[in-house]
Amino acid sequence: MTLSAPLPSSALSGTAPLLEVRDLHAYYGQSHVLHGVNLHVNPGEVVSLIGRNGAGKTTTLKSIMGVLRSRSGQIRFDGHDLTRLPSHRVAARGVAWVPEERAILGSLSVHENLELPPARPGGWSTERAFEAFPVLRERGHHPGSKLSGGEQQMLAIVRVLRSGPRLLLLDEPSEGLAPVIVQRIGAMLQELRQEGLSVLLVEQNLKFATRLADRHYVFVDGQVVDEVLAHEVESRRADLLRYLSV
Ligand SMILES: Nc1ncnc2c1ncn2[C@@H]1O[C@H](COP(=O)(O)OP(=O)(O)OP(=O)(O)O)[C@@H](O)[C@H]1O
Repeated sequence: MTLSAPLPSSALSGTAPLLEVRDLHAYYGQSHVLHGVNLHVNPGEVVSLIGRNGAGKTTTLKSIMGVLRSRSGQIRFDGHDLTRLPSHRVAARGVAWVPEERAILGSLSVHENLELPPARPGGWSTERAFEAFPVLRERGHHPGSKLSGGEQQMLAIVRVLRSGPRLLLLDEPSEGLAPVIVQRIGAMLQELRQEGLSVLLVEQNLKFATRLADRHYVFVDGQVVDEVLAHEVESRRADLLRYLSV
């Protein structure tokens, strides 16, 4: 293996990363927006991508998921090369994506959203979803489009958990939500982490990201320019705020 970028911390600790992204470049038509992104997620880790609007965080998630196919570099997941796979095959390997726009079926009820298609073996059942978010049980017969933003986010997350993923890609899960809902979603992600799920999270809400994540990658202009560990957040808060300020 040739390594032009610094060795990831996982290589130093001897843990094989679950996800490893090397020298990722991505394009929208002629527009080159990711310029050699390197990052990794270890098994059971929650990792955040932070940075200003337009820095390339969402594009990184889309590239990993195979939704954006115009990309080069290497994306390895659980020892398999995902780089050239379409999104449905990335999903079949155990990666799930909750986009910023919360992909739920607006005309179908909460129940139908949780039952179509049926959960895979090892994935979350409807009952489990209702235990995690009892409000979804109360709203069971309401169409997805009539739910509040927080309820839609909960539904979007539990919908993708029905496939039993090992890595969850979450794009701005706290955006536009009331603090109490943000707290509930954070608590659920903590529970999922304890069960061994890994999470790669794009987040503008620094408070939410720093409460949850083990590590943070800072994006500037389509590149990772810094990595901040959870225990460094306090001492590096001024740097983090500077990276995020406009
Ligand atoms: N569909 C698209 N077509 C063309 N350019 C795009 C498209 N989506 C994003 N871009 C551009 O790619 C760059 C990276 O955008 P991206 O959405 O990945 O940033 P981000 O860090 O997630 O920020 P945000 O929070 O604003 O989504 C930006 O310059 C953006 O304008």
